[in-house]
Amino acid sequence: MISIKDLSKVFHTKDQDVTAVDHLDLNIEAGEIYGVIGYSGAGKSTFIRLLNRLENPTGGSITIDGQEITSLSKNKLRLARQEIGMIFQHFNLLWSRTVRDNIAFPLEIAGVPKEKRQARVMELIELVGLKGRENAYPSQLSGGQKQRVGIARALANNPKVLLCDEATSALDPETTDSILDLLVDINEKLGLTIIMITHEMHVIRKICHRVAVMENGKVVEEGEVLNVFLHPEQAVTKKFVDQVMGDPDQEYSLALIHERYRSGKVLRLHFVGESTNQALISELSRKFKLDLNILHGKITQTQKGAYGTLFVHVEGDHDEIEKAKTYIKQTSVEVEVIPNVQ
Ligand SMILES: Nc1ncnc2c1ncn2[C@@H]1O[C@H](COP(=O)(O)OP(=O)(O)OP(=O)(O)O)[C@@H](O)[C@H]1O
Repeated sequence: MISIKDLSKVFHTKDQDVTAVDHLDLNIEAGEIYGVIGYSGAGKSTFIRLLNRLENPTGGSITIDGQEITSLSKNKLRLARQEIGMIFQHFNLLWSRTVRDNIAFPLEIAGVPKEKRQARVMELIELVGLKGRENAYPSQLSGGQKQRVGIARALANNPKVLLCDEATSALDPETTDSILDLLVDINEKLGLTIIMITHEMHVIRKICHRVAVMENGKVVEEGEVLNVFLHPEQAVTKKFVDQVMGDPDQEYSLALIHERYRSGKVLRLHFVGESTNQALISELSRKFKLDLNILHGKITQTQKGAYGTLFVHVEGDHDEIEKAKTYIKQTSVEVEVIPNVQ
């Protein structure tokens, strides 16, 4: 659906050249919600603005749905942009226009006749849950409602792709979740491809199927969200995962575990995907002569299933513990014995 090859953007400023996007390659499938995460200055905003050519690249190519965006003339670009909706952190609404007229704006520009326009606007208002607020002005709306207007406006011309630039960063956590739910709903209903730029791992965890981690203009890590959560490779990715999960080793210090549990063993169980729903702990205590005690843990939900870590203290015969470990290894749960506990 979207193919990005060797994409670069260098800004020439008075003092220096800044490489905001550095030889970036990426492929995004039709219908997926693709997240791009990175700290401030990583190049995310520049990257997303290159996708609809709000910025022109210094090098490389972008192909969206078979059309090479990077080589389009101005006129053709205007048409191509109707296929690429965009929403912004600060909504970018027209303050002197009502909700209805904000949403109608891109339809006016596209030359859609008045009657068709009105019908389409009502459809969109229904879709984003703003029925009854058609005549309100942006200043009369909450942040979440403003973003709903932004989403409706971005969808007006039936785009194939929706670009979201920090779309929930100005919202409180509850409103963030309701907007993310709306985006998932739209993705499923319309089969829309969504690209999310964010610095919040919560956003990635909650709605994205795949994620790319950006640092210094480059993609340093990429993959399915669940896999990236489970096996983060780069230091920057680990930091983002800790944003959501905390670092279990740090939160429940291993030294403390060693001090408290001088007998038995402490197991660290990694749950991935479906297995998290199995009642593994109660199964273990039923099947083996063991006393099990959950010490600490955190399980979180991603679009492709749950994932998390549990620390469990196990008291019992050496052989029974070994049998239990073998049993766990036959499931999709990964097990590890915390060293130095006698
Ligand atoms: N118009 C510009 N002129 C010069 N430098 C720019 C311009 N736009 C961005 N940059 C520089 O490019 C780099 C990447 O910026 P960009 O805004 O894309 O990063 P970001 O990851 O989106 O961060 P933020 O979330 O803070 O916007 C930064 O060093 C920034 O200063």
